[in-house]
Amino acid sequence: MNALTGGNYTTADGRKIGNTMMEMKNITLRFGGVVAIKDISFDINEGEIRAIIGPNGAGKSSMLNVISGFYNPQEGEVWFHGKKRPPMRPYQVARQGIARTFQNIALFEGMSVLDNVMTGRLTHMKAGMLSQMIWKGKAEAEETANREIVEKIIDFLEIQAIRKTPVGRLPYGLKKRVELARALAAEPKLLLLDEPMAGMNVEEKEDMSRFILSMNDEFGTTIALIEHDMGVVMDLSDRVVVMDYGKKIGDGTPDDVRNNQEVIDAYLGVAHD
Ligand SMILES: Nc1ncnc2c1ncn2[C@@H]1O[C@H](COP(=O)(O)OP(=O)(O)OP(=O)(O)O)[C@@H](O)[C@H]1O
Repeated sequence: MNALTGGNYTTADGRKIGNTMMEMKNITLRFGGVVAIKDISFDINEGEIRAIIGPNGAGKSSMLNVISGFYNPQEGEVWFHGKKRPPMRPYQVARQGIARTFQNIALFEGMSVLDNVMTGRLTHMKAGMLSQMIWKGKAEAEETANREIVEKIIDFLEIQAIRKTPVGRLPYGLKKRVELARALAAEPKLLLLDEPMAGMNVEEKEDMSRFILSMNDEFGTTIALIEHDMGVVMDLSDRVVVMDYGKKIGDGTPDDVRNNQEVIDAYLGVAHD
């Protein structure tokens, strides 16, 4: 099979794309009278970098919020690893191995980089308060294991030099990287990135692109991202879903969507009927 019909192919740069990991089937999401998502279906393959693009208000964040369990759609089905997912709370979705970053950075500003990244391990921590009191050794062993994973990620994202710095003192680009580190600390199967490059300068965007690609390559993390910078999206993604006014108007490889007239019209602001 190829990129258009499904999974199980090798990309031009030698990465292996597996079977379907997630399927969104006929999703409709309403906020009162506003239909944010209208009957949209698409899938995400294992190991893929999948982008969701579209003009402002197209419904991209709403779609990411459906995947992460923040919103449960009024219609449609979400399938994950071949199973239909019942309506879930975000923490339950996180336990299934889906992590995310936010459009507006959501970190603990007064805490150090290290402590912020450690919070990414919370979904993996088994020892509760009571067992920590009774089984101190077990809790300590768990803490050590979590620290090892966190240190590996701090190395990987090249933020060792700022590990003790309170996040509030960091420039914007580095805060975004810390947020990425925290999401990665959860060792997600699927990582959702909401505008990872928003507000960044060219150099910061290049760094972020490099980290996204190597995360996907080295850890095998499947990635779904929303991004406004077209150049970045087209360079990074295996496949792209294009939304406009809550509808899907394109879906395919970057070349497919680049040459899709409806997509071109939406971005050039051609009037809708
Ligand atoms: N919580 C909400 N309550 C009411 N309406 C909402 C809510 N969230 C989103 N909407 C509406 O749903 C539509 C889609 O919004 P959404 O934020 O998903 O679009 P987007 O493509 O992510 O936009 P942007 O690129 O500007 O972030 C918009 O009309 C928006 O006003």
